[in-house]
Amino acid sequence: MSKKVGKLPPPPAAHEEAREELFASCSFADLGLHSTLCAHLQDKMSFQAPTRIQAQAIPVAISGQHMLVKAATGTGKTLAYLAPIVHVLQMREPRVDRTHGTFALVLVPTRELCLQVYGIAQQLVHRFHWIVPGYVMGGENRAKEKARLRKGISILIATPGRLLDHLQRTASFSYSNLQWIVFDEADSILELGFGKAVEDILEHLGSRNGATGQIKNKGGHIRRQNLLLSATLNEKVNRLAKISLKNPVMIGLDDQSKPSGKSNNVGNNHTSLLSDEDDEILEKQNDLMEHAVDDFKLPTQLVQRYVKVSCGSRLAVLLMILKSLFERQVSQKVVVFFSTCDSVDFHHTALSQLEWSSGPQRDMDKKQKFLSCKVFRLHGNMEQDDRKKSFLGFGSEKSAILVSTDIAARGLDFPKVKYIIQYDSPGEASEYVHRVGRTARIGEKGEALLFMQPIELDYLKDLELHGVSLTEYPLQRVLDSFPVNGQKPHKRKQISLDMHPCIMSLQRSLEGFVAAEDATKKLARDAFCSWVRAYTAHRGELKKIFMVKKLHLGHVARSFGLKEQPSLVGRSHQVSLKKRKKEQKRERPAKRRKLPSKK
Ligand SMILES: Nc1ncnc2c1ncn2[C@@H]1O[C@H](COP(=O)(O)OP(=O)(O)OP(=O)(O)O)[C@@H](O)[C@H]1O
Repeated sequence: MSKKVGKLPPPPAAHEEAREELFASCSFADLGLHSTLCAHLQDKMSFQAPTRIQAQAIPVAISGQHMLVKAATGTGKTLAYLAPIVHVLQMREPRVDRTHGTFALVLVPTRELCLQVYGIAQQLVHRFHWIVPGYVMGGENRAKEKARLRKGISILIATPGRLLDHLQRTASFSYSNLQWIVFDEADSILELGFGKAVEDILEHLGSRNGATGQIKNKGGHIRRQNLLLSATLNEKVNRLAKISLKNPVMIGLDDQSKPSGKSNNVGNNHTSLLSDEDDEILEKQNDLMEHAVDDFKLPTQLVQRYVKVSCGSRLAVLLMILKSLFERQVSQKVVVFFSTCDSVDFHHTALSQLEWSSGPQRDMDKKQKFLSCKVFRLHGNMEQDDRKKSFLGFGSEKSAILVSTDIAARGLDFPKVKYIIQYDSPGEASEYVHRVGRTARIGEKGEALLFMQPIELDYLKDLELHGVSLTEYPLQRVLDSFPVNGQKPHKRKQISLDMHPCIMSLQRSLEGFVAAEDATKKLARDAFCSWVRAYTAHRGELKKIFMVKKLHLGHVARSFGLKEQPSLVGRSHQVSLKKRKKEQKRERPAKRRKLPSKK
């Protein structure tokens, strides 16, 4: 007689498995953190247990050793360095006081990340009111920052350009007690051209080469501790590590590295960050980092797909996919990445203002917004106040779209983002990793979709080389489910994407929308020009995949709702180019400096 078998329990959901993998089986107290801080983490911040990376990094950071950490996005790296800093500072005798100046310096690549890390620092010092966090960053009022620095900031979060500015010009900025320098998103700081600024900062702070690890101040010697963290590392970080870390503990760089003190001497020659000088020690470290540079760890529960779209239909397809996402789930948070600021501006307008009628043609006067959710935008050419509003606004919404440049790709922790769309390809595989890392954080579910033109599909092979593999998105099915001109969807024959009734109808609406207002037309033209420029700017091997000469510029124009291809050499284009250069000069003095000659 066959035995009746009870229903098998369902397999654990991917994100539950991911959570198990993410968290350590110890408590914060086991890591040596002060009981008041542990209670605060648990009761006020709802952090029940440390993540594995925190469990590895916190004891090392408390022990005073230099540290290099590589861990997947959304695994809690911020707490991994801030908690030990707060822990050590609250124990300090005599008690930390504003007049003591800055003890910890956290360098971050973007203003938004600066605000975010500052927010977390504020929460962590809640029970230790004598520890004062603060920030300085581009776009803020220098005089007010000077006043705050004069009063004293114990934990200072900063973007490199503005920090260097204060080091050079704010005499009352006291850092003689400086104990920690943290590079959060270390590779990005260098990629953004802050390499020279970072060297100058280390020079000012007397912290090049990890020096002796001892800095003399009035009260005696202070042990300096430098910490470098990112989800991706590159050769430049290797060099930064070489000049700023002494015997660092490597965490997450290879599976054998343990926090118990396996350390790798990184050397202490006075060497330029950008020099090619090699030595035995650097070679050893290179060996260790080679694996770390090439292979990226992504959250295991993240669903990654690509959608193959011909150039001219890209925008119509984007709109369709967004609509289907919000229909599938009313409460959605989506980030869409674009390659340029102008492109963000244009798409922000199109996504938030495009109207259409899903009824029969004669009902065109009963138009509604195509997407009814809020749309925020974020890029580096926005006024600082608008930038802040977007960052905070999108963070606090339950359901919204954020259209952004790569400025949102690094470190930003918007709650409940479920979907990432890379409308323009990210270029370097490391940028892919950071963009998709805005979802599926701390074990949550998340999906990512990469737009690819048929001519660009080799990019998928490039990603595979870094251990990233994507499956295809069922676009035809999504399009076939849409009613067009009030007609219910029915099984349609397989036709080319550009000829799909749904795409054709939406493309007509888009072209009408762009043509209706001169201002919109200008936005579309500027976006087109900047997009083509960005396409030509791909570097190295990627130039062979993203070849501008393979593009049909008429089709590119179509993807901006333009019926005709605008000139790429127009006056307005030249003016905006000049304006942008001027702004960049003001913002990033480091980038225009001449690099030191290679030895
Ligand atoms: N131990 C913990 N338990 C629960 N949540 C946590 C814990 N530690 C951090 N978090 C939360 O996890 C999220 C991600 O943290 P964080 O931004 O520090 O990640 P990250 O590793 O720095 O990511 P990225 O590489 O993208 O910068 C945040 O919302 C944070 O509040």
